[in-house]
Amino acid sequence: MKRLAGKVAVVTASTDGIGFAIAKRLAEDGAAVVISSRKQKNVDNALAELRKLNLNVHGLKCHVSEAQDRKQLFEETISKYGKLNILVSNAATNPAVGGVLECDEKVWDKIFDVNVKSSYLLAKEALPYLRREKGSSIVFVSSIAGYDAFELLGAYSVSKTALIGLTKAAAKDLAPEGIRVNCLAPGIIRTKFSKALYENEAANEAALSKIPMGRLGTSEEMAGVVSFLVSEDAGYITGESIVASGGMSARL
Ligand SMILES: NC(=O)c1ccc[n+]([C@@H]2O[C@H](COP(=O)([O-])OP(=O)(O)OC[C@H]3O[C@@H](n4cnc5c(N)ncnc54)[C@H](O)[C@@H]3O)[C@@H](O)[C@H]2O)c1
Repeated sequence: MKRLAGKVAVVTASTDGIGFAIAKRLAEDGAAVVISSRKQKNVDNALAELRKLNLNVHGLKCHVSEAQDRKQLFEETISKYGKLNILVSNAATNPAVGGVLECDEKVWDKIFDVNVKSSYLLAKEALPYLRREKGSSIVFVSSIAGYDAFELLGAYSVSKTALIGLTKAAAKDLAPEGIRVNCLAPGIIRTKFSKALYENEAANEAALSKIPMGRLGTSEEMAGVVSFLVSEDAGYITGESIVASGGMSARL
């Protein structure tokens, strides 16, 4: 039997990149998966691709900062699949580059709204459903930059540090109820998000020089970690952030 058979998962920002790979992997591992992103067209394309593989998926538009979109995300999950066992909060934004104290206040607010506040709200709003099921779990997607801020991603890095804290705090609160909360902290993964870090030779060389394994990570490798974290194989793991960075060092 597949290890996530009978489970229902919601993955945000899951029509591309790491989120798409997570949705695909959880579905391949037997879960019914609800995908979402800000644009209906992207949802439709991703659904078509996943359904071609005979995966059990549903999808809708969800801008994670919009209360009505989040409400609909969970209501549609319940009306389609009857329950929710797994939440993966993956959406993130980084509208500007620069050092943390150079960050414009509006940009700071946007980064914290999408990356941190929406993750907290998604978890809070998923809880009534997660509480109904045995062995439910939440995964937040942080970053290696949350451990050691990337100079040009100052505010973004701090938002990712906050997610490591959110993971620890929520895990403690929910442990007595048997709901696990963990975090994935990817290193540099080849997606649209990290394009600036590898699209030209100099940037690529600079990035690779920081990675002991000498290559960027793949979205599929990130998805494998998440699939483990939400499975019963990780049944005694909560409050942890798993760094998957090809050996880049991570210390808080
Ligand atoms: N690629 C990397 O090197 C890397 C490294 C560390 C962490 N991460 C994290 O991994 C996650 C996925 O990133 P990715 O690399 O796949 O890049 P990505 O750009 O494909 O993923 C980010 C997604 O979030 C979506 N998004 C942004 N604002 C949103 C909103 N308000 N509502 C809903 N969706 C929204 C974007 O449309 C995009 O699809 C992010 O949390 C990112 O911070 C990525």
